[in-house]
Amino acid sequence: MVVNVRQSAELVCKLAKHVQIKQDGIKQVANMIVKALQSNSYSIQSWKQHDLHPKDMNEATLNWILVLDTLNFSFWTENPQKFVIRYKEKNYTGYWSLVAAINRALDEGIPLTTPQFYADITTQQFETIFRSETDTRIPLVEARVKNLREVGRKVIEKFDGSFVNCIKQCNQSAEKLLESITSTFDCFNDVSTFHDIQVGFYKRAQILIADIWACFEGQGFGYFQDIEYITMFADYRYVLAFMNVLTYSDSLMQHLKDGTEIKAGDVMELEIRGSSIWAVEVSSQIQANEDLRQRDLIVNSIIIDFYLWDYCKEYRSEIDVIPMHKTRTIFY
Ligand SMILES: Nc1nc2c(c(CN[C@H]3C=C[C@H](O)[C@@H]3O)cn2[C@@H]2O[C@H](COP(=O)(O)O)[C@@H](O)[C@H]2O)c(=O)[nH]1
Repeated sequence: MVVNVRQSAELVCKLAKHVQIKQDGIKQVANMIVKALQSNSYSIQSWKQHDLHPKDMNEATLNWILVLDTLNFSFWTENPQKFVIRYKEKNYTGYWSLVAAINRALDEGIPLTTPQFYADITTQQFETIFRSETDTRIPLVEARVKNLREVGRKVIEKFDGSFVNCIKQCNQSAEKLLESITSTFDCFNDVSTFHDIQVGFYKRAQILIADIWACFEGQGFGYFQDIEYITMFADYRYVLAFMNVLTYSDSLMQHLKDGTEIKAGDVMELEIRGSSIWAVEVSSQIQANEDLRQRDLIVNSIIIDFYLWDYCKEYRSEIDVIPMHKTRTIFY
């Protein structure tokens, strides 16, 4: 049974003690996004404009995106030395190190995106694929191998060896695909308990659907008649705090400044994740202004999230004044 993400986010926001939403910050973000969309500097096509993202809208790319989002979590390292992937004479860290490692493996003839391969991937094969330029390994190696094996085996068992069958069975409904992914693959089932109530954020399941939608530009395998069902992806995008959309309590801010780990499922973690989703939802409601609709510019929580993530990358040095929370988890 899938927990409704919006209801989870609204509930967390209502009961939150450590994180508050600021209306003026919401308006600022809304205006920023409207300007970016109106000037055509941001759109659904932005996903494919990243050098390392695949461009072909075919089944091989679907398989690529499934492996990407099976592993798309927790790149931050305890020590200052980062995990680095070198690919085509360039070094990559964070999310881009994952993308580079997948592309490098395929270039080296390793069928990393084929379920029959990664269903039985060994830790040693994984370590070779994700070998780093530094002495720092990618975090959570064992969990990543476990995720790949689970997803590979279930794609073989339940979808006749091909993820495209999972998508076809959902009849172009994002809600159904979210239900199918989170009920089939345990490693995507991102749920927690907040004041004894179950809440679901499903970050990687939602970004999996969003990456497919964006890469296929809302067509073919990427066509979903209810894509607005997908919310922003709840992780540690502290850009919302930087933009004064969210404010943190003194005790939470002290935690962040000390860099002390916040356990997955801790009330502070859930308040950051849930309030982030709700803030973007409120912002997207402002978005739906007439001008954008008349120019049929697509404005939904996915576009807002992607825009904020890319913005965060571009202005990382300024934004890092707000330390991100350190939660070690396979969910983001
Ligand atoms: N909320 C949200 N989280 C996102 C992304 C993406 C990449 N999306 C790309 C695809 C289309 C867009 O145009 C983006 O270019 C990665 N992440 C998360 O960030 C973390 C890695 O961070 P760092 O270590 O700093 O690279 C890690 O938890 C990862 O799961 C996003 O879009 N939204």
